[in-house]
Amino acid sequence: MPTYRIAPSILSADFARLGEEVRNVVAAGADIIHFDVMDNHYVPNLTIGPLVCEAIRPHVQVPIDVHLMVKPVDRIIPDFAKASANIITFHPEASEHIDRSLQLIRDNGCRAGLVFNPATPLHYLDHVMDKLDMILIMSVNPGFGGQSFIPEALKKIEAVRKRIDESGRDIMLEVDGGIKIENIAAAARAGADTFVAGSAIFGKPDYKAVIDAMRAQLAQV
Ligand SMILES: O=C(CO)[C@@H](O)[C@H](O)COP(=O)(O)O
Repeated sequence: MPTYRIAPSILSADFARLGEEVRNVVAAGADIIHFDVMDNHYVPNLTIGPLVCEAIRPHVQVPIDVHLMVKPVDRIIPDFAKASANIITFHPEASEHIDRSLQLIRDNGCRAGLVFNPATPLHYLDHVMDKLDMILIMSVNPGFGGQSFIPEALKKIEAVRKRIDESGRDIMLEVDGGIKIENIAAAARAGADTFVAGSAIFGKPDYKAVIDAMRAQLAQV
């Protein structure tokens, strides 16, 4: 069985109690904290920045996975690295120089990844596989939590899984958007190994019950 990771998106957490929320979700079994950064420019929403990343760091030991929905990307990368991010991903169409942005993330001591919106073609992977530690497939259009999973994303996950296997590299394949207990196994069967879930976890009173139910689904894949 592949190593499966559950990455709750704090976009759906109670921001007024964020430290407690991240502690609780890690205690409930989260492997990664997914941290959504939106700039009201690349996406029509505005969320949180490096200061909040730094503030939650003392509360959790697990990796913090920063998903940059910002344009441009480069000038904020060192700030998130200093704020103790472990993984930083960005959208290829938001960077002028994709190879340079990936290298900048690694030079700042973080693992690097690219994010693909539902309509973003995979050709952006062509010349940078050796610089990737994560590929994130969006199964909703970015900007908001609580949207419905777009089934077409499964084909894209399959195509990326093939590319990763052919590359022989150890690259995490993450899926994000509308992931629930009911569809997590389908995403895993398509080839995903890391699952972002916001409203499915933070929208319920018992985080452990949801994460356990997701793991039970994954155990049957
Ligand atoms: O990046 C995003 C949205 O842009 C996601 O991380 C969402 O926050 C996931 O939320 P759910 O779809 O799981 O509620």
